[in-house]
Amino acid sequence: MNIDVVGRMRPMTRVEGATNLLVEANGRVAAHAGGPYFGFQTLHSSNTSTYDVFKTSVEALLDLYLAGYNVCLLIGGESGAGKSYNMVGETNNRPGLVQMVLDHLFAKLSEERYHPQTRMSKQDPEVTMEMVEVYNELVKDLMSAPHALNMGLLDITESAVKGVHAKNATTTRVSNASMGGTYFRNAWGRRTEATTDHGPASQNAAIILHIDLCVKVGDNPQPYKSRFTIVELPGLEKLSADPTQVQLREGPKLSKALIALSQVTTSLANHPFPDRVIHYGDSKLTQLLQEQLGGNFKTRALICLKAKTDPDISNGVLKFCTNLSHIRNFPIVNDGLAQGLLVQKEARILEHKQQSGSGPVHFSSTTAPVYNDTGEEIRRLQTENITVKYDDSGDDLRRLQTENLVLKDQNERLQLRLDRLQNKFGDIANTRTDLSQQLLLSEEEKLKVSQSLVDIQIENNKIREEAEAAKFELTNKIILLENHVLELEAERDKHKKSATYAKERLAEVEKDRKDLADEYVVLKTNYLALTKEHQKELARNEELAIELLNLVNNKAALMRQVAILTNGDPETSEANSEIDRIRALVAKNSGGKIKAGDIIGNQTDRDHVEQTLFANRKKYDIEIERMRRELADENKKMEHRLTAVMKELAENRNLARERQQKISELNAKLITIRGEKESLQTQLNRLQHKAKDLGEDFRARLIKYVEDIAEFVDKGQANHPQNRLRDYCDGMLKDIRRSHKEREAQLSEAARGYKERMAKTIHSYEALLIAYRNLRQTCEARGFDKADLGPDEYEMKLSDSEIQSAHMKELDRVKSELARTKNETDTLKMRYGLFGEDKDTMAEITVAGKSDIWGAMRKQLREFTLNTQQQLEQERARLLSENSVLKEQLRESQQYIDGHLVRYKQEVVRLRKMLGMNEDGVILTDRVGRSLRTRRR
Ligand SMILES: Nc1ncnc2c1ncn2[C@@H]1O[C@H](COP(=O)(O)OP(=O)(O)OP(=O)(O)O)[C@@H](O)[C@H]1O
Repeated sequence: MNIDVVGRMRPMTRVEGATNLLVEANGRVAAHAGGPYFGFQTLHSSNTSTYDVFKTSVEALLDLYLAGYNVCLLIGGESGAGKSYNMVGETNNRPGLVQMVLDHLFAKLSEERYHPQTRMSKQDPEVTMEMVEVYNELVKDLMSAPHALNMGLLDITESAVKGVHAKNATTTRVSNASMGGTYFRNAWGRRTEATTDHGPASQNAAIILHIDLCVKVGDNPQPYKSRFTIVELPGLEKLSADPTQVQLREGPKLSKALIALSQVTTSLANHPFPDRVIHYGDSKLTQLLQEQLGGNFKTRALICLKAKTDPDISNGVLKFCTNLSHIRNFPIVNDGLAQGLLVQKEARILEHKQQSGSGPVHFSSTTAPVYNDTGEEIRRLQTENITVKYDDSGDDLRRLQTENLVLKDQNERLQLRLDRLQNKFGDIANTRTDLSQQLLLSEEEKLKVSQSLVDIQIENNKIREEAEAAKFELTNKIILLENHVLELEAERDKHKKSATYAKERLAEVEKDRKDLADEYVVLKTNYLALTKEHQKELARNEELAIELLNLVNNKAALMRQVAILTNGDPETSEANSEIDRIRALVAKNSGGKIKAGDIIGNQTDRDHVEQTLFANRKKYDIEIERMRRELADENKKMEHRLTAVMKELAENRNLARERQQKISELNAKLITIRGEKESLQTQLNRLQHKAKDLGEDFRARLIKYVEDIAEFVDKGQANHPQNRLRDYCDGMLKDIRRSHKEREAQLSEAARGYKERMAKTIHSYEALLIAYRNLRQTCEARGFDKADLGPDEYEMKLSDSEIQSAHMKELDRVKSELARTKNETDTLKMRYGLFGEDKDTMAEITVAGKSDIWGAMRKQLREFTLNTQQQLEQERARLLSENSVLKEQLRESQQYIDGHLVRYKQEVVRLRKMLGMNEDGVILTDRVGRSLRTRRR
C-alpha cells in the first residue's frame, strides 16, 4: 500500500502577491512551466477549511486506526506553508487536525458499534499519548516538564515489543478528547523556542505525536493495539540545496534529520519490494519513523504548499512528494496474533544484532562522554594487562614495562597535542569557510534587501499613482458639484427674490382689500343713513301731499263756490284742471309708496360699481394665481433638480467612500511595507554588524594563530633565517588586511548605496503622505464624514526618531504657515460674508450677479490655499530628504574618520614600538641608558 500524498494550498498573504505555482484542476502541480509535475491524490484549495481536510483526507485513516491498523499522518512543506496551522490550528474556533482526530476518536469510541464493517463491539478502550521533538539530533520529551538533570532529553533504544523508540518517553493516559487536547497543547508549548543564525528551531525540528489505542475487540482474548502517529516534519525548503553545502554552512547536525529523511525516502521509493534493506540509522528522526516509512503503517502525507515561493524550493518539495508516493508500506491489522508474530521476529533480529555486536542500538544524547569513557576503559585494560605481566616477569621486565608505559604516556600526550593542533587548524579552516559563507550569505541577503526595497519603491509609486488618480477624479467631481451647488444657490436666490416680490404684491393687495372694505363700510353706513333720511323725507312728502291735496280740494271747493256764485260752470272751471294736475302730481310723487329697500340701481349701474370697486382685486387675484402656479412649477423643478443633485451627491459620497476604502487599503499596504522595510533594515544592520564582528574576530584569531604557527616553526627553523616563516606570514597578513580593507570599502559602499535608496524611499513615502493629506483635506473640505476618511496621516509617520524630530519641526513650521493662511482666508471670508450661516441673509440682500462672483472668489481662495499648502509640503519633503541625506553622509564620514583614526593610532603606536618608543613617543632606554632601538639594531 503506497503512501498517499495529498496537498493543501495556503491562502496567499497580501505581501506575497500573485501565485507562481502551476496548478491544474486535476491536482497536478509544477513549480514552473515545463517543469516536472506532481499529481496530488487530492489537492485542497486555499479556501478549504481544516475540517474539510479532516473529512476528506484524515477521517478514513481514523477508521482504519479503529479497525486495528497503525496509521500515520505526515505533515510536511516548506517553512511558513502552514504545517503548524494544520496540526494545531489557530484558536479554539479553528482547531487543528490533532484536536479533530481526538474528538472523532472519542466520539466513535463512545458509540455502541464503532466499526460498522466488522460489527464488533468495543471493550475497555485505553488511549495513551506520547509526544517528542527531534531537533539538532536531540530527542526531547514534550509530554512532561523538563527534568533538571537531563533537560527532558531522551536516548533512542530498540526493543522487541516497541521497536525503535525514545527511551523512557512519558506516556499519558487520556480519557476524553478535551483532556487529550489540553495535554497536546501543553506539550506543544514545550517545543524548543531557540532561534539560531539559521532560523528558528521550529523550522528545523520535527514533532512526533503517538496516540496509542489498546482495545479488546469482540471475543479476541488479546487486545488490538494500534497507533496513530502524527508527524510535523522539519521545513522542506533545504531539500533543494546541496546537503554538503547545507551541513558546511549550518554544522553537521542541524539539518541531518532532513537530509537523512530525503535519503531514506529516495531509497524506499527505489526499492518497493519487501526484502529491501534500508539504512535508517543516519538520523534520529528516520530511526524513530522507520515503521511509518516503509513498515507496518498506513501512511498519508499532507503537504502544505505556498502559492508563491522560490521555484527551486517547490521543485525540491515536489520531488520529495514523488518519492513519498512511491514508497510502499505493509500495514496489517494488529490483533493479538500479528503482534505476537512481529515481536517474535523483532526479538530474533535483535538477538542476531547482539551476536554480531551491532545492537541493540543505543544512542546517547551526548557523545563526548562516550569518547572519554572509551579512553578510560582502554587505559584500565592496559593497566590490568601490565599488572598481570608485572606479576609474571622479573625486575628488568618490570623496568622495561614501566619505561614503556612512560613512553606510551608521553606518546599519547604528544598525540593529544597533535590532535588539538590539528583540531585548531580544522577549526580555523572551518571558521574561514563559515565566514566566507556567511559573508556570501550576507551579500545575498543584502541583494534580497535591495530587491525588496526596489519592490517597495515600485509599490510606493503604484500607490502614489493610484492616490493621485483618485485625487484627480475626486477633485473633478468636487469642482463639478461645487459648480452645481453654485448654480442651485443662484436659482434659489432668484426664487427667493420672486417670492419676496410676490409677498410685497400680496401685501399691497391685502392693503387695497382692507381699504376697499373700509370704504364699503363707510358707504354702507352712509347709505343706511341716507335711506333713513329718505324715508323721513318720504313721510314728510306724503304729509305735504295730503296737505297739498287738502289745500287743492279746499281751493277747488272754494273755486266751485266762486263759480256758482259767479254763475259759471263749476265742472269746467280752471280750478278743476288745476286740481287734477295737483292730484296727478301728488299721485305721481306718493301714489307708488316707494320703500328704501326698493331703491336699487340697475344691472349696468351695478356692474359699473363692481367694476370700479373690485376690478383691482380681480386683477390681483389673477396675478396671484399666476404667480402661485409659477412658484409651484419652479418648486417642482427645484425639487427635481435637488433630487438629482442629492442622488449625484450620494453617488459621489459612495465613490468617495470607495476611494476611501481603497486609500485605507493602501494605508494598510503602506504600513505593512513600512514594517517590512524596518525589519529589513534591522536585518541588514544585524547582518552588517555580524559580518563586521565575525571579520574582526576572524582577523584577530587568524593573526593569533598565524603568529603562533610562525613562532612554532621559527623555533624549529632557527638555523635557516632566510626561510623565516614569520616574514612569509607577515606578507600573508598584509595581503589579508588589504583584502579586508577592500571588502570593508565595498561593504560600506554598498551600505551607502542602500542608505541612499532608503533616503529616496523615505522621500517618496513623504510625497505619498502629502498626496494622501491633500486628498484627505479635499474630502474634509467637501464635508465627508471623518470616520470615512481612514486613519489620520499622522498615524502613518515614520518612527525613526531622527527623521521624526526633523519632521516634527518642519511640520510645526508648516502648520503655523497653514494656520496663518487659514486665518487670512477666514478674514477674507468674513469680510465678504462667505461663511455658511451668513450666506442666506447675504444672498437676500445681494444682487443676482454677486453670488457668481463670490463663488469664483471662494474657489480661487480654496485653490490658492491648497496650492500654497501643497507647495509648502513639497518644499518641506524636499528639505527633509536633503536633511536626512546630509545627516547620513555626516554620520558615515564620522564613522569613517572614527574607524580610521583608531586604526591610524594603532599603526602609529605599532611603529613607535618598532622604533623603541612608548605610546607617547618617548624613547625607551635600558638600564645602561642605551636606547632600546639601538640595542635592538
Ligand atoms: N490554511 C490556512 N489558512 C489560513 N492561514 C494559514 C493557513 N495555513 C497557514 N496559515 C498561516 O500561515 C502562517 C504560517 O503558518 P505555519 O506557522 O503553520 O507554518 P509552518 O509551516 O508551521 O512554519 P514553520 O515551519 O516556520 O513553523 C501562519 O500565520 C498561519 O496562520
